Amino acid sequence: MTAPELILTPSEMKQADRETVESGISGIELMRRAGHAVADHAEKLVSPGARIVVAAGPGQNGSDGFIAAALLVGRGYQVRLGLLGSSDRLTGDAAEAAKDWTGEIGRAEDLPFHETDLVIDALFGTGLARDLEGAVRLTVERMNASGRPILAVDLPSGIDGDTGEVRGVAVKATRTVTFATRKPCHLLMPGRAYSGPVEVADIGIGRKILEAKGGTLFANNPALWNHVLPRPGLSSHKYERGHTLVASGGATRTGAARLAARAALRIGSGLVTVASPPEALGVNAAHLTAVMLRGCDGPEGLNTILQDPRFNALVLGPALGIHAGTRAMVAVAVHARRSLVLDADALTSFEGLATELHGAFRHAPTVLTPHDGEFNRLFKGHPDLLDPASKLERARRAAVYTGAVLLLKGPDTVIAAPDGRTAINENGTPYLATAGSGDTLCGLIAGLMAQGVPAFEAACAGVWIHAQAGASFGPGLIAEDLAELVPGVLRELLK
Ligand SMILES: NC(=O)C1=CN([C@@H]2O[C@H](COP(=O)(O)OP(=O)(O)OC[C@H]3O[C@@H](n4cnc5c(N)ncnc54)[C@H](OP(=O)(O)O)[C@@H]3O)[C@@H](O)[C@H]2O)[C@@H](O)CC1
Ligand SMILES: Nc1ncnc2c1ncn2[C@@H]1O[C@H](COP(=O)(O)OP(=O)(O)O)[C@@H](O)[C@H]1O
Ligand SMILES: [K+]
Repeated sequence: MTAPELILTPSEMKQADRETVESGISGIELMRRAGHAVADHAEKLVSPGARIVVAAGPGQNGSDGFIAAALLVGRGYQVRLGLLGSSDRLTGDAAEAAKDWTGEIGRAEDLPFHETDLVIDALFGTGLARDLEGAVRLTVERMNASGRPILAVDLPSGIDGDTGEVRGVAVKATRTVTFATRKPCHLLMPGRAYSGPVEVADIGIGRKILEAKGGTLFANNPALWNHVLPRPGLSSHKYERGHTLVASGGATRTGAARLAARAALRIGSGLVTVASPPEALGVNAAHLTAVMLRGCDGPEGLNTILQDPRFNALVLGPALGIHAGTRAMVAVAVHARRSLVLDADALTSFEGLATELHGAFRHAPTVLTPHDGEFNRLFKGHPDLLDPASKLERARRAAVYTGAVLLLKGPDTVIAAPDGRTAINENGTPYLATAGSGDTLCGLIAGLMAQGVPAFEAACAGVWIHAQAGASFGPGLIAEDLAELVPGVLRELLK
């Protein structure tokens, strides 16, 4: 079985680095391995003897650049190196690494970015401490304007390693070579776009150390959850595959629930029922076949249906209406302790009332699926949840606050569990930004929970499968297509 891909934050990586040094590999040796990896990757991007310029910063990111530059000269390339600031300021391992380079040390701002075959960006990595200004800013702007291929060392300079945000200005890299694990900025937007394809070089920091220092943040891919995907046995019957209930909106707002219901059925929920207000029964009945239908008059109606313990997963929110009645339905669902997915109107109905959800979901598997707008509305008046610059941090804090798995949607959907486990998704496509796409996602997650998949894994798998389905279709995608694409994705996963 492939191990899940660990993502370490810059500070976790610093600790892993320290521990590795304590275990006997020196800091300079780690740097040399990093420099080697940079040189090897640079070679793949140019022809023999090509011109390469290396822009080196004052810290260890720059040291990786010095070491790579020296190696590339040895391999026959025409290398020019420019340093940010004075070489007298280099200390410790950085000064040691700079000794490898015996050529001229120019100024980074004077490098001929326009007249080279490759730029190596070794200005700043995980030690970026503030916005880029003055000469550094101009250097990065000139580098970007050159139109030449840029290989970023560890991460594109100017990108914040934790958040993926641009600190003033940032290098737009063609590729990035990073060390030991990817960092959050390689998966979070806009850092992901600035990084280009990212290669991870093994510099000898062991998995055990990485797990001990990190171990809670993952790239969302099948290695994280494929082992818990439902695989029906020969003698399975439909009641063992769960029964998902999806609440419908009123007569003119029924489509969202049907999208979610169909997705739940496609992902394998044995039975799926739409719970419809009496006035919408006709329109729902006209459009449902394998999905079943029941009348449900508000919170009391829902309470009656949930007396039947076989309804084991529930979707509330899509087109349900923003009002106290929706809040009351959420209260019924929470009280019934069923697996629960809350989206859209079920979240927005609590605008400014998030304190009512404090710890509310601790007792049953629950997934909240806001996009940024819904998240901001829901947690209005909670700066501790809204203010962190990092999307990871916002999602993590909201998960702890509510006791639910918090899935913060977008091109870089973050899935955070109250126990700290967090995943970042990256296999989506902008074609998923289409009406009803989020409703389908709710159905996938609830359908997995109905089959017994734990909330965090169900949310991660739902997001990945949803994105994979969308990406496999591409242009012209509409929400109705998504559920129909799920079987193809499942076939690959369950091979
Ligand atoms: N295990 C690993 O992962 C390994 C990692 N390795 C490498 O180490 C790198 C991390 O090195 P690092 O800690 O020295 O930080 P780095 O990114 O070079 O920057 C710090 C320097 O930049 C400066 N500075 C900061 N912001 C600035 C600004 N806006 N504008 C101007 N200056 C600014 C700051 O100056 P100061 O704030 O002190 O004034 C300081 O001098 C990592 O990315 C990887 O490449 C490998 O070598 C080995 C194994
Ligand atoms: N640029 C993008 N790249 C990848 N996925 C995206 C992008 N924009 C939106 N998505 C995904 O599309 C879905 C949209 O959901 P949502 O905003 O709730 O739509 P709706 O309310 O119309 O159903 C989410 O799963 C989101 O992560
Ligand atoms: K860099």
